[in-house]
Amino acid sequence: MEEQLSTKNTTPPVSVPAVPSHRHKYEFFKVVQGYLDEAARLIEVPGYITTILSQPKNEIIVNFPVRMDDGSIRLFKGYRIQHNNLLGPFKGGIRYHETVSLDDLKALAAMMTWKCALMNLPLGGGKGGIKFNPNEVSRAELQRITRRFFHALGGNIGPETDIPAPDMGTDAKTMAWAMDTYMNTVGQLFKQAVKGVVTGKPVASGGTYGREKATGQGVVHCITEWAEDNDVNLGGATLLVQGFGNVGSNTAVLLSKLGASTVAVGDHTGYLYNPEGFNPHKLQDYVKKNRSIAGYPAGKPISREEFFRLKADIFIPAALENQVGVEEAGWLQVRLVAEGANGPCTPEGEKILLERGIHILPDILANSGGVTVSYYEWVQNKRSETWTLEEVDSRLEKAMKRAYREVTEMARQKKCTLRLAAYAVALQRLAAVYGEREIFP
Ligand SMILES: NC(=O)C1=CN([C@@H]2O[C@H](COP(=O)(O)OP(=O)(O)OC[C@H]3O[C@@H](n4cnc5c(N)ncnc54)[C@H](O)[C@@H]3O)[C@@H](O)[C@H]2O)C=CC1
Ligand SMILES: O=C(O)CCC(=O)C(=O)O
Repeated sequence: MEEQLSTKNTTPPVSVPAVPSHRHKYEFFKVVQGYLDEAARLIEVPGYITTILSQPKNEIIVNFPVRMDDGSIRLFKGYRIQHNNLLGPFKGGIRYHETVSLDDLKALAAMMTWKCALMNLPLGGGKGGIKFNPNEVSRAELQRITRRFFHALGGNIGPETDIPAPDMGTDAKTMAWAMDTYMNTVGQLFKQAVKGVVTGKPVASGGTYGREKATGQGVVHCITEWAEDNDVNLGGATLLVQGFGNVGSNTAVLLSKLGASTVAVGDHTGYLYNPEGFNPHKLQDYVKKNRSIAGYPAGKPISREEFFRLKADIFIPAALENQVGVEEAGWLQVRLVAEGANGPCTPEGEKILLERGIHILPDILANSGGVTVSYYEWVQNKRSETWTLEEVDSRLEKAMKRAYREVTEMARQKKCTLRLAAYAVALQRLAAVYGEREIFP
């Protein structure tokens, strides 16, 4: 196993570019809207619905000052995009990353609207974030940035208004600081303890069992269903995992329990290969301690291109959007791309993958386990209940399998890709509600 590998990893702990430098600027929001328009044509929804959904309801931008450890004051720009709340309060994660932009967050917020509708949750879509590199600040600075951000957002969020959660660069601890800040500002005005203002909290602070692994668990349920449909045995299957944070590491750990083996991993510091298979538990612990895979001894450093060219059964993108363009789609030698990340395949990349017979489990289906368990957390907070891990797991499994079946059935009926089918199922739900409300009689 991996311990026998003696290759010393010499990857320096510096950031690698998210995509090759020759790649054109990626207009993520346009791409996501393109999928919606195609799905709307497929199921023939009235034009006013796509008009409403073509822009977010609210785009909140806050600039806020934070004192850094060296005494200087740095100004940060934070966003909260509230895309749609037809089905319920805006819902979606908070991203801390140096690439955060208004356009990307609009795309990610819209995707939350489709994701919640697809999963039949009484929630809408939102997303927020701050453009900075969380790996370059101290823990104390991270806490001050988070508290200042949530103070600035003030009453724009709330348990019945807009409910943030973790996304890239944020975690349960971030949500504990966010909840505490909200309780001591807005909550204080109403004398209310408002745990449900955020989800993905630590369990002791009102979080739910099962949220931390929920997104990975949902990815695994989808892969299991796909494997059954396609006569693939996951025992002995090989995996490439890009991004070894919450989603990537939990997916790898859970798939290892089914006998699958992670042979290559990558993150913002570089890529590692181990033909014998990594021990995903050990690598997960290492990343939690060291904030990256850099320096992990049981793997050979390889380039980004070498990573994408490796032969394996399943590729799990679990980092950023725009990772599988035309080039990477030509390089990949896998049977399945299971999108743990939001938007990892470009439309051009997707076309090539499908032409080459590579299947894709689309993001709004594959990674919807996270928001689904966030919904369970919110319900528990509302009812002052604590569900067992078994109860959360069993509800999630049923929800993921139902969604997978609905999407594959729609794809069969409409003879379309799974991505368009997922958008179509979501849009059908939203269109039904707009129709019932007769807002434009
Ligand atoms: N956390 C959640 O519950 C959910 C997350 N997602 C999506 O999954 C993806 C990953 O999110 P998390 O695991 O939560 O984030 P995370 O912050 O826990 O991990 C992110 C991983 O991506 C890597 N990464 C960052 N920049 C990179 C680059 N340039 N090249 C290669 N790797 C890079 C990081 O090093 C890290 O390993 C994001 O697209 C997020 O929107 C989707 C649904 C829910
Ligand atoms: O759990 C949530 O509310 C948000 C998860 C999220 O940001 C996502 O699905 O992309």
